[in-house]
Amino acid sequence: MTGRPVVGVLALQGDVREHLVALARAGADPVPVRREAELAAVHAVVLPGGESTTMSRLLRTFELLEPLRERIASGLPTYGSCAGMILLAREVLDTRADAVGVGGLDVTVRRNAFGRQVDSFETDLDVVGVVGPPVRAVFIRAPWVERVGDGVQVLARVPPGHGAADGRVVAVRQGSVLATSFHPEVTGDGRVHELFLRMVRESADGDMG
Ligand SMILES: NC(=O)CC[C@H](N)C(=O)O
Repeated sequence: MTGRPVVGVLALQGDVREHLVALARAGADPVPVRREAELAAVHAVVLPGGESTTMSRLLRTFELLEPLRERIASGLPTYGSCAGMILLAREVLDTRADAVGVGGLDVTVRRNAFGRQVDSFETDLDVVGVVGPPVRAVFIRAPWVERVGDGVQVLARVPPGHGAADGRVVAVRQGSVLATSFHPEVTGDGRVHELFLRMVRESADGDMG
């Protein structure tokens, strides 16, 4: 792919603006997506952090659930952070029965896994595919991954020193789908978005070859 990929940010709820800014800085042409026609025009999509059960409801209201599910299943490069990871997961623990996701990632995640007392915490993570110093990871009522299927690559785990969270999987990749429990869009460190854009380019070049 030459030029800047057009990357949609699902804009029904959540920290849409932060992802639009991070994507533009990382070298994409970001666009908010609220309609099927907008989704049809993107090379890739980001599902932002926010509230996964609310986003699930809005996806149905805006008639985006099926179109998104179909495009992801047919290989649309997709990045989900936090609530976005929950929407991509095949199985979600501790959620509402009617909170349907879009699939794409063969993992089981637990919502609000870090404990109700600890709403948010930060730590430094080594993330596979991100070079340089560790990534400052901000977790806000975040999920973690409890099961990874075949074909899912673990990109990061919580380092020791965080009690029950030690060793928990918090970043994964399956094919062109990337997901993180944390929010790189809020720290100003563009390296996770850059990793995603490399995946977008690889996927586009693969399609042409
Ligand atoms: N920061 C976030 O995206 C939080 C996710 C939220 N707890 C949910 O269940 O969807």
